[in-house]
Amino acid sequence: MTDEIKALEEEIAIIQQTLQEKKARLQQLKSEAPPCPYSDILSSEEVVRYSRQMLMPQISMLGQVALKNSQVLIVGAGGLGCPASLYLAAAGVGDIHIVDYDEVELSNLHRQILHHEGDIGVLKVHSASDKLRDINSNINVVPHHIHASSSIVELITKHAYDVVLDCSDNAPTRYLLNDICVIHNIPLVSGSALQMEGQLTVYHYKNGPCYRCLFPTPPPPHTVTNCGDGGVLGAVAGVVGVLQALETVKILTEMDGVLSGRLLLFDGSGTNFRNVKLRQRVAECAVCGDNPTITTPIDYEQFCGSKAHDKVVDIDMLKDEENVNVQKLDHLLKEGVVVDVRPELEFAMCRLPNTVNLPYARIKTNKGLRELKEIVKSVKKGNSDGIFSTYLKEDIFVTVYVLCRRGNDSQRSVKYLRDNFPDSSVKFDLRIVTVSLWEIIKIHSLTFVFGVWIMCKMSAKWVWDPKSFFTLQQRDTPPACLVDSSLGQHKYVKLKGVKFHYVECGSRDLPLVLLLHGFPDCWLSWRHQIPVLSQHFRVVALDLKGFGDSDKPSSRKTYRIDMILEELQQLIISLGVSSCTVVGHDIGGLLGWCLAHQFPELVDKLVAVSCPHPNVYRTSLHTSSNYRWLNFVQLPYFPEVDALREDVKIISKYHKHLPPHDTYLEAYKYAFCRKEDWTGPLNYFRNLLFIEVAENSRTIQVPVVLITGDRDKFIKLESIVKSTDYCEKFHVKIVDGARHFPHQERHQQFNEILLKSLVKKKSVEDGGLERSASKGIVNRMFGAVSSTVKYGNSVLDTVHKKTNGVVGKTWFPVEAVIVPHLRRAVASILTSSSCQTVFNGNGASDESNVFRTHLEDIMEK
Ligand SMILES: Nc1ncnc2c1ncn2[C@@H]1O[C@H](COP(=O)(O)OP(=O)(O)OP(=O)(O)O)[C@@H](O)[C@H]1O
Ligand SMILES: [Zn+2]
Repeated sequence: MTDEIKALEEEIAIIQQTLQEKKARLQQLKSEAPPCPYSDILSSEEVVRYSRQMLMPQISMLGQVALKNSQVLIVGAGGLGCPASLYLAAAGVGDIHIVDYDEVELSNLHRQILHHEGDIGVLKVHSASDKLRDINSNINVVPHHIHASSSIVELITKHAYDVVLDCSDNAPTRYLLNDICVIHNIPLVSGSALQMEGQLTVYHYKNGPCYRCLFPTPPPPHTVTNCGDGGVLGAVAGVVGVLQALETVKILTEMDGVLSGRLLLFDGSGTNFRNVKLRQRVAECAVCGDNPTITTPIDYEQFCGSKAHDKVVDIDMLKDEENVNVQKLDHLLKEGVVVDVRPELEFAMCRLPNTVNLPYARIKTNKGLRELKEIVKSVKKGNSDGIFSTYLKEDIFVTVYVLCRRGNDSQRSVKYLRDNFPDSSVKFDLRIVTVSLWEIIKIHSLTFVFGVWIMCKMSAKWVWDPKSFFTLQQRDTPPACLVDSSLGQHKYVKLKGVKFHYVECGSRDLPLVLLLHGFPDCWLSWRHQIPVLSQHFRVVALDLKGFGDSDKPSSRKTYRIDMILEELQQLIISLGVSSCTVVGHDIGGLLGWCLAHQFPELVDKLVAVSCPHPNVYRTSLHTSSNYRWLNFVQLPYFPEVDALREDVKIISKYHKHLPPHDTYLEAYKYAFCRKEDWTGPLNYFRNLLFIEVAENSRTIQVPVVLITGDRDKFIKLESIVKSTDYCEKFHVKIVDGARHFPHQERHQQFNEILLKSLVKKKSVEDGGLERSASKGIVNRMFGAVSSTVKYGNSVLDTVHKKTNGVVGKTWFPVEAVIVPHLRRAVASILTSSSCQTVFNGNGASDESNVFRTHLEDIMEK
């Protein structure tokens, strides 16, 4: 059977060869024939053939003659070039030249409709020309098997092309065609298609902009996705190619309405067509400007930093010896952990046995490392006889091998993991690190100085006024508000031997909001929020370990951040959910930040109240009004005693917003009336000072809302703004007239902000941009500033400039800061809805933010 197949294939190849030769001869004879003196007049066969389009007043006899006398150049006989040339040939464009360097492959056939099964391996230009001639033998089709580089100049100089169609798929070719067309004054019809989307425009037509007017610099090469990687639906490329033919016919017949100075965006998933107005020709443009600097073609591959084809270039990031050979792979597939980093779709198409899929794109997210860890765990669990089976028990590193289609993404994955998690070879969870020994020494030496000083003050008071010093009222029964069920059900849960107390309210079917109080406080901190939040959420207000009715171990070690975070993780899981919104005040906020870094999959959204990011908190400590006290509490025993003096005066000091004999003040005093009530809370300060989030840890991807009072003397606004460096999406909200407890002091205003952030999802999840509430944005301090870290920094810079660096000490006019950003924000909403890719090539759409931002700029305001 195989012999017969082989024989038939050979026979067909010979026949095809003969056919090619005969066709070429025919073409040669035709082209050598003296030109018809009536070439601008149509034969009667042509009149019948084109009658249906000639009946249109826009075409008529004149238009058809114009088409017949036209010469067009189509660069690329692929997904766009095929449909475009097909319609141009059928419409009777007299001279069609096709340029392509490539051969037909099986994976081209679903969209490159001029190439058939028998054409595999044949040059695309020949396959396409043959079909075009079959469709219309009246026209002249000329194949050019060349790679369009600077050599194409010769072609363009030799022929008088009326229009050039850019049906290529890479940036260097786009710039090349643009420059040549401008230099030779030819309109350029440019299209692109990727996945379900397409784009189209006409450059350099009747004083319209050229490609360089819009994109003076090329996109970073790594941001360009091509069809070979991203995929494309044949019909989508077809839509764009056919539209390219339409624009060409319009130009050739001098119709109105040519798509110049406009960009057509086609979204196949919703079948939407949108036109975006582009900016006009730029007088400073390097090629079409008033004083052009580019007058002959340049080296476009060098200019773009990429090749003028979309064939995948093998990258070489790792050493050869780091590659695994087939024998080793065979062994690994039986014994090791082999992760396939190709996209899920490719993995579904075919895979090796015993491999697990974790796409490179996911490895790069902040959940990547965690997912990898899970994979390692699950693989090892199911492989208990394997040589690695004991590793996990001892928590030792397991070697993970990665593989992909071409060896590029696997190298990138390895490099990414090594660069971003240099210590992951030892342990996976290294996001939260402790600070250096020097820091510890520094804090402890200051502890000694401040400790002695405050103890002197204490003893002086004790000596002079022993009575007031030791007054501590007897508090035997807890105030009702602390124990009754008016705010919710009191519940207990025991995790890893520690009992936690919490108050729960709201339906269990609703999404969970976990409330973490600050210092010195307890679950009651959220008394004004629980009733409001529980209408929309299941609310759990926790007593942190060491506080209120939760267990109060005395050892400082039990308050280590990793332990606390793990307990919080357990708590969330024990509540029967996989993730929740975390709202944290003060130290509760610090825990919330750490939780979002350490267990990002657990946190849907973080609201940090009166609490900067832990790293900012640490660096701003020395300017904090609490600095001495923070040092003092590093001492053992004395801070606990000090806290009790003058009938727990410290409570009134912190809760200044409560009147002297307020029930809640009494409740707090009850909760903190024994020495052991202070050990736990103070231990947080004994440990939290020494934690820092590793700088190589990724920014927080979940939306973060930062709420702060404008009169908070512990937290400066500057710290809050700096904290935004650690978030991808954030929202900063200021509560007017509030100090350190905005949720209690101005609870109505606070609740409004909180509900708006949590219930009206749009506002934060869209990147912190409120579409309609522009008045609110402008009038509020930083409301809805930005969605990106870069943005946040630029806001800070602007703020610094506008206020001469006095942020945090005084207020400043906000409108000036917000308005320019707002315009860009609106533009980004506009572009993100249907223009996710930016015009850059057939299958070479660029998804980088740089370009997207650029698109905002080029759109006419
Ligand atoms: N500088 C150039 N000179 C000549 N032909 C080019 C040039 N740049 C691109 N092309 C051609 O343009 C066509 C673009 O086609 P398309 O993007 O549909 O896919 P492809 O490259 O054929 O296939 P795939 O991306 O699936 O491998 C290709 O046939 C390619 O050979
Ligand atoms: Zn230009």
